[in-house]
Amino acid sequence: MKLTEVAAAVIEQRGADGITEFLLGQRAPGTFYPGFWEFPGGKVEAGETPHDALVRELREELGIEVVRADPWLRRQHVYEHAHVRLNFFRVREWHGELHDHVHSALAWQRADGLTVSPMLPANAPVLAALALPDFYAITHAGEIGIDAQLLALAHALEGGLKLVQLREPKLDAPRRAAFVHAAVDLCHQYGARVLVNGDLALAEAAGADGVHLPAVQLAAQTLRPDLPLVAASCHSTAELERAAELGCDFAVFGPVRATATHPGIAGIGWDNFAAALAVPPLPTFALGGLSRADCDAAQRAGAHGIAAIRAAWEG
Ligand SMILES: Nc1nc2c([nH]c(=O)n2[C@H]2C[C@H](O)[C@@H](COP(=O)(O)OP(=O)(O)OP(=O)(O)O)O2)c(=O)[nH]1
Repeated sequence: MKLTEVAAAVIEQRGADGITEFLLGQRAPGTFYPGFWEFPGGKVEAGETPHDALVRELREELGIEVVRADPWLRRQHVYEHAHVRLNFFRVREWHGELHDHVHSALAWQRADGLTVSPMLPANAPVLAALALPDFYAITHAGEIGIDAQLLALAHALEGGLKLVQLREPKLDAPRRAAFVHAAVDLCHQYGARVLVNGDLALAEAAGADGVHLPAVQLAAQTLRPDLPLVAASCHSTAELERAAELGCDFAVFGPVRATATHPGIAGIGWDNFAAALAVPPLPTFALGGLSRADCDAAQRAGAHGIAAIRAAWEG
């Protein structure tokens, strides 16, 4: 079956209470999957890039002008009638008034609770990706000490941290296990999700939400570990593809800048980062000498958000 390229838009606005909402449209009668909800967009025409198609479709379908559309996520799906590759963009800035020409209805929705259904079958993982926060904090108790790390973790959770990786190569096995159990409990008290680096058995024993695979483990893994969240560390386009094939929920990619974690390794910079990601095959956090202030640059380059060790525990 021929591969059909599609551009799809996560069009965003701030809700009254400051929470980001995105727009869904209901497919009209007479189209395929009528009544199902989708992200506005459509097929990429000959000679267009996915970004060109996105700008054109939103102008034609909704009467709005795209100001900023960041590449975010690429997914393939095989329907009865077509094999589609969906190129999702986050439309973070746009202007004009919505005048819908193609859908039966439009609805502003939130990632933490959809009020419309059903969604097009290809879109369930996309909604899960939208529910990921834009900051992924990574622990280093092996450097600062277990007590100091648990204190910093509690402080960050108090401040709203929602996604954490416990990465402790420098702790011996008993101390690592003790730290992981304590940190998982703490994260869960605050409703944050927590992944354990490299150790599926420990992740399961401690009741963590997932496992984070270092690149060597990603290469060796033949099946997706059976936990709600699986993430992977990637350093090349091939590794990102591998992570997507394995069914990982998200990846981290870097280092963007030189970092104390990997002395002597130069950062790749935002241009190379953007070129490697293009529209990435899974949500990807930029990593390597970054702080929250870099989130905007990362998202313009195709990242879902930022991952950080040191910057996560400052202040
Ligand atoms: N726009 C959009 N299409 C999606 C989503 N999810 C999903 O599987 N698709 C699929 C459905 C279709 O097979 C394809 C989009 O094709 P379409 O028929 O809506 O495209 P189009 O607006 O260019 O319409 P046309 O040329 O057929 O008139 O992508 C989504 O969230 N948004």
